[in-house]
Amino acid sequence: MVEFALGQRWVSHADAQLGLGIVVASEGPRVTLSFPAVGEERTYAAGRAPLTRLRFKTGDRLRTADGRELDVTAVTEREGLLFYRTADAAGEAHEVPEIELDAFVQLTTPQQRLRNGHFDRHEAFALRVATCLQLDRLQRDPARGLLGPRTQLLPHQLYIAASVGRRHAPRVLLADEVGLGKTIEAGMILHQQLLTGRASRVLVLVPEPLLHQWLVEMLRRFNLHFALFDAERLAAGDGENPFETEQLVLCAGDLLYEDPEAQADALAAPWDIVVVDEAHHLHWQPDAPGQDYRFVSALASASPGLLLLTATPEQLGVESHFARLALIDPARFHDLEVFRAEEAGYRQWSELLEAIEAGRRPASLPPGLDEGASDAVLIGRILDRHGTGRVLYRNTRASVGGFPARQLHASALPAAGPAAEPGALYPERHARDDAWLAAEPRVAWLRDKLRALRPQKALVICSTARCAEQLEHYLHLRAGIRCAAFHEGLSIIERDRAAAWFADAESGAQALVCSEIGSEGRNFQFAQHLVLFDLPRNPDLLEQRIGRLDRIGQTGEVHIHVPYLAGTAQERLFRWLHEGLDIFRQNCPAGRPVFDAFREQLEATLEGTADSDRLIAETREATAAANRRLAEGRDRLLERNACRRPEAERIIEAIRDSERSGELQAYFETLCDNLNVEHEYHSEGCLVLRPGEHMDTAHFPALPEDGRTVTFDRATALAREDMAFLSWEHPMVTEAMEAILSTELGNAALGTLKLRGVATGTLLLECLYTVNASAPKSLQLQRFLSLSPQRVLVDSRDRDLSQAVSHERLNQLVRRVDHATAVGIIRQLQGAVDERLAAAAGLAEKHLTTLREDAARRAENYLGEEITRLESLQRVNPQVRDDEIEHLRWQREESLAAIARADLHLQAVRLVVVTA
Ligand SMILES: Nc1ncnc2c1ncn2[C@@H]1O[C@H](COP(=O)(O)OP(=O)(O)OP(=O)(O)O)[C@@H](O)[C@H]1O
Repeated sequence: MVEFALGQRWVSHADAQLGLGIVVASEGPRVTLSFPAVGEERTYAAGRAPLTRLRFKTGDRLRTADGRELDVTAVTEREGLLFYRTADAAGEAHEVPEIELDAFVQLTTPQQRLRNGHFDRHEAFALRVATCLQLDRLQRDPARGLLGPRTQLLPHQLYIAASVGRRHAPRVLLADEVGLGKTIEAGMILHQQLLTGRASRVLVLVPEPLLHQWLVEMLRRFNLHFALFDAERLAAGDGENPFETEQLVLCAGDLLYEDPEAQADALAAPWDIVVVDEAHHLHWQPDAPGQDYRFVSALASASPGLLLLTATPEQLGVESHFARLALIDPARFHDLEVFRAEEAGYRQWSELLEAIEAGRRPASLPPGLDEGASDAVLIGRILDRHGTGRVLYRNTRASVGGFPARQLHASALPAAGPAAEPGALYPERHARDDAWLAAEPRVAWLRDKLRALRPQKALVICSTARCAEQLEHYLHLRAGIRCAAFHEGLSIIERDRAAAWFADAESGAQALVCSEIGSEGRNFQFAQHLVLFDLPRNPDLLEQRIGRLDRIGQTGEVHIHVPYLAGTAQERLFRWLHEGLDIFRQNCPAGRPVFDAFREQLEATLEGTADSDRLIAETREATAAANRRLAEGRDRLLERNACRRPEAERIIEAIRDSERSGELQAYFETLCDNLNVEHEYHSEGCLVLRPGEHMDTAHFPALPEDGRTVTFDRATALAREDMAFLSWEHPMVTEAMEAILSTELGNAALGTLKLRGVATGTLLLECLYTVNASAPKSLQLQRFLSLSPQRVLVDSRDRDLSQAVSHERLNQLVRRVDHATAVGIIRQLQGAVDERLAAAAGLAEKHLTTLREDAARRAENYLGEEITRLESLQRVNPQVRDDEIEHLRWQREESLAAIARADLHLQAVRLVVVTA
């Protein structure tokens, strides 16, 4: 018979919400408790009360009603009441009678919950164990950070993402050719840095027309919710720095470049990574940097990470290319002349590389290269130590391969009227109104071309907003062609709406008429026809225009239509670009330097004062020579460095392995079952999820009220944007996993089993420990010391049965018992259970020592190796920054200290009693 005494503290195992009760009356067969936490009194039949006495043990931490947290050092009992000897944080002793305990007691540790009869179902226990094991596996997965993005697995992107995304404070120039996925690469790097805790605050600056596209790409491909900062948002600070109110900010660069106050705010907020898209726009002249450049430069020095994106790093010449590299690493790129000299030496490195690859290793190597190193190591080092290797990544169409062909359709039109003026490249620019449209042969040609192409979509690009506006009016109103305009005269919302209408496959516009702003960054690869209503002189701009269609995701041939007026400057420019540079049918890496070299001659030819054929012949020769030089030197080295195929293939295989195993779906369904999320089969690899009636949103924060269809299959996710792509890195999965471990769900269970040959009454105690090492997230301690779950199974005689009976086997054998019986069992066996817990902890402790030693060795090896590598690199390649090496040393020290402090954390406990 249970004895109750006034002042004792009991908890209700039937209703944990009541908190800690106090016995206020005990008369005969009835006992009354007051529950101060909820302001209620309850009376029970003393023999059947669903109550458990709260007894803290030495080593537990208790909380008093006046809010003190104290560690129990001894427990005594006097006249039926418990008195705790405790110590506070300063080590001072206090005696606490149980009456002083806080009523809002949270029994959350597995020991407390087991002792007090707060049991979970065995399924929840198994889920907790599975969650620990999976988290541990994921922390060590070679594809960590790369599983989540909803992208095709393209080697050149994954290689960059893996090598840059794992760096501390990455600072790089992503300079892939137009349309190869720089935005995606930046997203992958950010995703990885954020997921692994290396970064948490990011500022992205993009040209205004690309804001929305960035916002959508970050969300749908990476589940990254950026806050969009427009003029209104910047103004609505209420005295607070708006940049400090969000972690991930996306902002139009121009908005900041023109606003000193906003610049000051942006600079005052701390960033881990700053991203600048279309970075070639930043103005720079030797000794006269533009204000945009100066601002980005200030941001770049304040932020540890920096990603600059540009498809045409040399669009404005080698000086401004150098200026962008200087933003990334000012210590390394401080002298333009030295940089020029280095560029001249690229070819020599490239030749050496090829010779080694072909088995023709020279007898002596340039200084700094180790004669004893194997060919593979040597090749790696040359690439690594070469000029811009670590800071500049450039993939080209040629290196990536698999792009569809381009077809050029040039139309020479008879010139007539004012347009016929031989020097007029853009005659419409001089028109006062739109009367020119009726007389201009290219307009009539465009109308007929679009009609002939119908229903195929066509992107029309011309250089000015006025021309785009007038053409669209004409085509729409006078020629009855479904088209929309896209130019700087429209608001950003109007532009996005126009682009979306054009993208609509079924009832969308047939044509989109863009000014030059439509030629940058935008995704129009669903169309196969590009009409160049006029042509720019600058080959890089032309490459940008063609890149709208000729980009990743283009499935058909790209048709480029060019109308020009015969016998005018238009024809001469077309011929120069086509016959001289051959830029329509394929990318022309040498376009920019050749343009620089022939600029004056080209102008004279356009004006009709120089011989066109001669210019073309000279240009062709110079282009071929420059392309060859680049291919043999700079480009070859850069491409090799941008993507090392074998490594990229290994990463892809690791991602595929993880997806093939089907483990995620099985785990996720169990997760849903335990967290009251309804899941229904939708199709192969796809589920429909709905919040169940008793779903705890704290466990499943990312599920909308009206449910969500999800897929575990990458191909389906790429085709079906409406479905969430569930990977181990999707917020729905990561947040639910974190929630499980941060609550008590599944941490205490009790059951029985029958086991032939084992005496009735035998206890089996199954404990799961994880390693707890408190360290800043940015240390990435999991690389060396993961959760390392340790399962220990002991019997009544403290024998270690961990190997003899597996967790899975126990799950199959164990039977649930009703709650009242379970409470009865634990009351009876409390002392024995405490002893078994101590024995299990002793066994786990032995493993901990080994784990700590292994982790310390791993940290020492890995970080030591990194430090040595960077130190030796720095001797031959000054681009390796001092602070990178310093940071690694700090990491090593802190990691070793945190590993030494690591201790065990009991995650879950299950008591199993053998019955007859
Ligand atoms: N791995 C991928 N999986 C699926 N789509 C991709 C992938 N990589 C790129 N894309 C798509 O290809 C297009 C080009 O990618 P992105 O915009 O990142 O290229 P970019 O190099 O930044 O282009 P630009 O030079 O025009 O700025 C986009 O539509 C993008 O969504």
